[in-house]
Amino acid sequence: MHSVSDTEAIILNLVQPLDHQRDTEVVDLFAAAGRILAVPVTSNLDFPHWDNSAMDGYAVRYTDVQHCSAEQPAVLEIVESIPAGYQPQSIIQAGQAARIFTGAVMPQGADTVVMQERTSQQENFVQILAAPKPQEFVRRQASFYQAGTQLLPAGIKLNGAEIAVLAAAQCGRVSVYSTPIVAIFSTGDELVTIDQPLAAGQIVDSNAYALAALVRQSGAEPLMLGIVKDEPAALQKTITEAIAHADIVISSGGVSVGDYDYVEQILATLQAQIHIRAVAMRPGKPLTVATFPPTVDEGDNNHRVPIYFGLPGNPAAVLVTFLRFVQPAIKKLAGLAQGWKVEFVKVRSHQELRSDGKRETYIWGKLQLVNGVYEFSPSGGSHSSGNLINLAQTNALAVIPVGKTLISAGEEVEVYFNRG
Ligand SMILES: Nc1nc2c(c(=O)[nH]1)N[C@H]1C(S)=C(S)[C@@H](COP(=O)(O)OP(=O)(O)OC[C@H]3O[C@@H](n4cnc5c(N)ncnc54)[C@H](O)[C@@H]3O)O[C@H]1N2
Ligand code: MOO
Ligand SMILES: [Mg+2]
Repeated sequence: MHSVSDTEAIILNLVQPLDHQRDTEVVDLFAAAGRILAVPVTSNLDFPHWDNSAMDGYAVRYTDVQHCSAEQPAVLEIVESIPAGYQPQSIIQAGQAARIFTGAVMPQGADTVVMQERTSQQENFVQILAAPKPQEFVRRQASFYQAGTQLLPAGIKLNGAEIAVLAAAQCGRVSVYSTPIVAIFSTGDELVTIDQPLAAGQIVDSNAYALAALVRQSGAEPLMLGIVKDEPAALQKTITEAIAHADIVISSGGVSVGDYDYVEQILATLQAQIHIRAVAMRPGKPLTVATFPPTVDEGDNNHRVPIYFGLPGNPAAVLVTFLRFVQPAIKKLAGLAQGWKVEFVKVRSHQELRSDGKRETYIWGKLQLVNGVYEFSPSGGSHSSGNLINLAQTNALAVIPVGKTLISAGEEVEVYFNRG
């Protein structure tokens, strides 16, 4: 049985990221949210593009106004008014100023902006009522970014801020990594689709829905392969189909020691290399991770060899093993340059938390702000890994390490905060 941290290391080591040349596509910037940038971006524009005003006020020469005050204002002649979007026409001389507005180009000769609240205008003269600091309220050309240097590196996720930067740099189309395909299927004779009446002993295949949602949230595209009966031939057919089409394959159920748990047997038949059979964690112990020998396939020489995750069937085990192991694998595969690993934060536990101390134990619950301090509260109700009801409305998993049986109320606990 592997430890959780060894399992994470083995899995991340198996993942080959998408290729930055072959596995990419060009998308319109409006469609780029959540995608991973495949090439570094450089701009030939400075930011700001030119010196400009940060305030509505007056562009002045600092030397003209450095000693002024309300009692002894500097009086300057206004030679021009410069709205945003216009090129100034004059050069400001000693004793002169230009009316200027936020974002407008600074006129030559002026080096400082005085905000209009510190001035008083009479016709085409302005009184400066307080001495500014040198260069105050001027946004200098290239002070935010210098043309020709790297604007954004490859391997970052494009969210609102990054997309705004690309828009400002006139990158209307960007090269991003292709979306990884994750095949999902469920195993079990007891499973029915959502629309079927439930006969005795039957339950809805909820894991498929959970996994499709989690895969999407992780930035990949689910490929739904349905429910597979607990029959070796059916399982072999579906696994064969899945590995031909996906970058990652996830099954749920059929990985324990029961008479109808066939996943490992079929993986062996398909000559898979099984890297993980069991993990010292709760829930999630019978997690199975495998890879397949490269096949000489028809024409598609570039097809990558997928990683197979046989998740345990219990709904809580599915959620925990997905978040702990599959999501980091998807992030690395998807081209993210860093930040694949699950990160834990230390918070106060609102209640006592218990474990048998033998396996790393994950307890689902909520991370909440209590008087400005984050606290973890476990879900009420049963923490059986078969209970999916109290997984709803949770946002965090608390971890009790091997060897520890109790975390007391008020004690510190490590928590994975799943912001969603
Ligand atoms: N003798 C032992 N029995 C079990 C062990 C063990 O070590 N020795 N481990 C237990 C643990 S821990 C887990 S977790 C489960 C894992 O079982 P499998 O992965 O083989 O999953 P199944 O037996 O097929 O199903 C388990 C449970 O989950 C329900 N299930 C399965 N698929 C779905 C689905 N798609 N949607 C909703 N629910 C699903 C299924 O009905 C079962 O109740 O094994 C323990 N047993
Ligand atoms: O993996 Mo199981 O869910 O520990 O009961
Ligand atoms: Mg079983």
